[in-house]
Amino acid sequence: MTIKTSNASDRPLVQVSQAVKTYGHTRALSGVELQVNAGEVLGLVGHNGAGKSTLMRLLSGLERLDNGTVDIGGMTTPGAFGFSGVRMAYQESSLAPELTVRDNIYLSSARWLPRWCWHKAAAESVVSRLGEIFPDHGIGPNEYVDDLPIADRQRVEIARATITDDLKLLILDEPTESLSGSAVDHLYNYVRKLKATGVAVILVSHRMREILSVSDRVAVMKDGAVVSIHRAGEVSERDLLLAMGGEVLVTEANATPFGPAIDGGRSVVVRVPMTTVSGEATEITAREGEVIGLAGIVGQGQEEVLDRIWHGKRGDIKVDATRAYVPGDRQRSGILPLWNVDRNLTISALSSLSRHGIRQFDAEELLVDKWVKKLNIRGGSRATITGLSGGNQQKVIAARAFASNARTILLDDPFRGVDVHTKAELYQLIREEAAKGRTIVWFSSENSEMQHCDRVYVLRAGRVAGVLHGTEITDNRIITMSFAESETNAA
Ligand SMILES: Nc1ncnc2c1ncn2[C@@H]1O[C@H](COP(=O)(O)OP(=O)(O)OP(=O)(O)O)[C@@H](O)[C@H]1O
Repeated sequence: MTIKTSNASDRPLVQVSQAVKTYGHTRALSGVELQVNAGEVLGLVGHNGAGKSTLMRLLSGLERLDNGTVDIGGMTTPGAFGFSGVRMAYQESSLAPELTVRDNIYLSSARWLPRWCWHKAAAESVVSRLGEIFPDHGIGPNEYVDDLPIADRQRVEIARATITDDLKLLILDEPTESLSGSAVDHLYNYVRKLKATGVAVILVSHRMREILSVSDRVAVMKDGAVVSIHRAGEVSERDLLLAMGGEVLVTEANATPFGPAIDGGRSVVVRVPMTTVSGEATEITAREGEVIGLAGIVGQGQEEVLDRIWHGKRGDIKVDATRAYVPGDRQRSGILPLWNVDRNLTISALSSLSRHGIRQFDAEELLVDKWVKKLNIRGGSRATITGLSGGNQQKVIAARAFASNARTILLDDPFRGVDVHTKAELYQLIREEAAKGRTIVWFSSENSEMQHCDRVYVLRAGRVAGVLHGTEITDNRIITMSFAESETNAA
């Protein structure tokens, strides 16, 4: 380990110069220049595969540079535990699923916990830190990580990263992709608190509004390099999107409009019996060619509705036709890690592409090429799926469903970590597929996404709190219905 010390107080805490990193033929970083100051929040944005996570893994000492230099607080080579004072909450949770929350904390933060009575110390530290960041968390230290919903795993991942005695730089890689409303606010309040104590924070996110609300400066990455740096107060979301590059510019004003009013004569292909919040019987229905949203705070029964539809004609549920499912939790139920992109993408379409039971390799290749191009999957069809960036993996999972011949597509918060430009293309794709007669049932934790639906059911405690149509579908209306105890506007 090489350690350089410096007394210069005006030196940046982090200085990255000419950083280059390649994986096989992929040049993930091609000469990155970046500085981060103590007590600063730096936002980092860029399209999927731009190199953000790779750069962050370098700063946390997980990866070594091929070329260039990194200097963090005078340290130029990471030691056995990475760079001193640098902690990272990872995009793909780093927690061991078979262990409890407490044991995970001990594994990660043992150096700062006593050796005796470590069970108690680890449990106390995580309960206290979770309480400090997310006051309403409700997570017990003895719960197994595998039993936690994705949002709670993310909370523990963030708390884990902050349990240390010498925090100088906290890296948050897409921390809010699975968190909802109040948890996001709580996290950013905590970030501001850290900043006030002189800790530097790097926040990687595709959510421009959040980035601008909490950062001092924003760095934009493109094709493995930092292409521009902006003062957060001097740029708009639009400026950042333009700096990231890409043809599609998305703002609320030009978001894809909801579809035309659906012909009541079209057949109902999904019918799920439900109860309203006031206890009356109701239904969630979807007709052929409709895009139906399931909204509300995360964990209010939206995934259970998707699960009931997925499992088909159980009890009194009606579901016509074939179905495909796009999970948002790609680590648990999305990617097939041993396979390349092409096999991950075609697996659901194989039988429809086969002729008399014989696989048609040409047709499979054409299908893969079409989707890799359409969704700009960086890495290409022959890459191993685990070698893709998180957002690109998520695109493959979405493409798998749309490439199948399923008539009903179930989306379970499917665009976590997908960049803004690709998201806009996916929204458009959803409308196009609906126009061809496919039915889409879509749960999203991002209320703004629900504006692309024809009709939205807002769920609370497993019940229908209200239904919104067309122009009624707004962030505010969804939030109001999610919380209002007396809302009776149910179907
Ligand atoms: N372990 C790896 N093996 C092979 N290629 C990799 C590996 N990790 C990253 N890459 C490649 O390096 C490039 C940059 O990936 P990286 O994960 O840094 O992007 P990102 O900007 O974080 O993207 P996202 O927004 O999707 O998370 C991508 O083309 C990716 O496929």
